[in-house]
Amino acid sequence: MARVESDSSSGCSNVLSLDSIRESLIRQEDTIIFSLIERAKFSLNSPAFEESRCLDSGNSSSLTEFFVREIETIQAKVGRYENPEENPFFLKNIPHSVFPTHKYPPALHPKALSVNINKRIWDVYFKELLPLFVKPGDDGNYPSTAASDLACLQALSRRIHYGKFVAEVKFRDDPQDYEPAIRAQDREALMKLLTFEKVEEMVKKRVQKKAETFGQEVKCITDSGDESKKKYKVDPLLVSRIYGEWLIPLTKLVEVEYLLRRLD
Ligand SMILES: C=C(O[C@@H]1C=C(C(=O)O)C=C[C@H]1O)C(=O)O
Repeated sequence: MARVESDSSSGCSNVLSLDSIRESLIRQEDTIIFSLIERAKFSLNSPAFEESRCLDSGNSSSLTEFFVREIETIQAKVGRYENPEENPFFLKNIPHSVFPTHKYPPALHPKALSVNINKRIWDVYFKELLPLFVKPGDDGNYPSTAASDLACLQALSRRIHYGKFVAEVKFRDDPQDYEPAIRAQDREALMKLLTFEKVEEMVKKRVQKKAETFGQEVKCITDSGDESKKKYKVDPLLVSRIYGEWLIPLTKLVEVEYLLRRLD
């Protein structure tokens, strides 16, 4: 997490800077790309997330949904959701941790920190993203597939909800610019204020390069072969597109949703 410093006078804390938050987003790119590479080992395996085959008659979840619900409950019991970076997909009433928890310094505005767009992320991931980067088909390996899906979903959700921290820092850096748009609840003006196109272009280029590096076939003998024939575990251009068309827009959506509540 980006380092947070306490400011005892306001009872809140100062998230250090946009730079430290961007650094965290850069590190999260590695996690996201590796999780996509891991998921690409398996076929689409759509019955795991589309069909309810639960043998417990009172439960109509898909295998993947059941798995995520159960794991989230266990993770809550060891304090995962005490961390303001983590947002559950299903838990409405988060079970208390059964262990002493770390006290994270309050970095976000209390009335805005509950922004959670995981339902949207779930739909986007299974309906739009997954079919783009995994091979079609069904190899029956649903438990491993569900575990890989959870790793992707949590990495994507963390990145997208990091928009709350980004928005908080941007607001604190320029309250005089943001306050009128927040009072007017003007989404468009907020979107304009928080957008940095140059940064977005850099992010897209960097993740393409990372996907080339992390997903290349590594050989012991270097062939002087044709670059255009290089094979990657996940298409680097697709990773860049996933960022440009989904991850960045959803992060900005979280930023806007957070800011709309920032003066409540
Ligand atoms: C996250 C930020 O806010 C916006 C979203 C970006 C992203 O999701 O990568 C990049 C630039 C901004 O348009 C940021 O400024 O770093």
